[in-house]
Amino acid sequence: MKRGTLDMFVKPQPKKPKYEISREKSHHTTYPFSVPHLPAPHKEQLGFAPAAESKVINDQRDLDLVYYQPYIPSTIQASLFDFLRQELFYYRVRYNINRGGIQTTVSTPRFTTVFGVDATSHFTSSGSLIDAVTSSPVEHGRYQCKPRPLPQCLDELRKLVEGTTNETYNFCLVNYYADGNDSISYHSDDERFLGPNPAIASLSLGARRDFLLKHKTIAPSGTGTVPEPKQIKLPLGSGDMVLMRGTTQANWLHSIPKRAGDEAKRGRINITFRKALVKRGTENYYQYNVGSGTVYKWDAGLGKMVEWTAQAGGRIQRKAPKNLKRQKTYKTYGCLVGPQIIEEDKSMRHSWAGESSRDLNTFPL
Ligand SMILES: O=C(O)CCC(=O)C(=O)O
Ligand SMILES: [Fe+2]
Repeated sequence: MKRGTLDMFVKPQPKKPKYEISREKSHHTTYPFSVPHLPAPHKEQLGFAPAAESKVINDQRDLDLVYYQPYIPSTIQASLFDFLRQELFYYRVRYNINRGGIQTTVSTPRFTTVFGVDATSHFTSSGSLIDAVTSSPVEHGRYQCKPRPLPQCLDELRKLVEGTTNETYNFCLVNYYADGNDSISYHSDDERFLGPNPAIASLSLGARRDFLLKHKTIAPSGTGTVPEPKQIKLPLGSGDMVLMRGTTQANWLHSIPKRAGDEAKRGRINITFRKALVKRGTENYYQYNVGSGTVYKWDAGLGKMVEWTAQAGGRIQRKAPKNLKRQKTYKTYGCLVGPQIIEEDKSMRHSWAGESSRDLNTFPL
């Protein structure tokens, strides 16, 4: 038996990607590595989107959803998921807040990445930023963060979704939920930098996960005619798209709760397209979806996200995910305080950024 053949039984073999990698790539100075263009069959099959007729869900107070089940054709759902998980760079953002006088590290319970810039600026085709009004180069210091243009693969999806929804978008946020322990808690995307009644298009790929919606304020009962808004559960499957529009963000909260079981272990990608009007939106999105942290890339052989560094030309790997050591709890004013590493509740971002004053709902790790 040849040596190579024996190795095949001993070493874990990287799974062959279910797509042809394009030789053309999107490059930008802000990208840790370049991103291949959408494989030709994906581009061709996207021509058949939406793959199903949409259903409007507006039978409850202030709610206006358009649900495509699915939007992405079934022929490419799995390989588009594989492609985006494999070829994009992701982050596991942690940030510090002062919570009741205590410095607290907040940990985002999912992988994230973001591309785009608010409506005051544009990217040229060569990737430089110009002012949206004057077309002159954006002045040094307009942004603290480094905005990144959408790579071609996400820009193709943006154009497609714009055509379907009759809206325009300048941001693409990507979430990767590695397993059922990854989640996003109840929040609404109602930041002022999105303007009133923002339209947000949300695509799902990979594992089926429940998308829950509940009204922000429950109307006083016993008033008679108007029925109480009920909680909604959409079991989002691979390829589905939900457009949230109108007064939805102003009045409803949404979440992807944690889940037990094997389905969630397959991993899920969520892509949202939004339009930020002012530079505050750009700062906010990069702060919370890229941060200053480590780059992660999918390792097909290991079947998980691993830390990535340029020096290694690929990956470095740690024995276990870098868990911040939980700081010791201690006593202040005679009572026990802590732990001081908490899992993110998205409403924290708003209150910290001065965008909203909704209550915090935190989950100790
Ligand atoms: O993963 C999802 O379906 C929802 C993501 C979301 O609500 C967000 O990124 O604001
Ligand atoms: Fe959201």
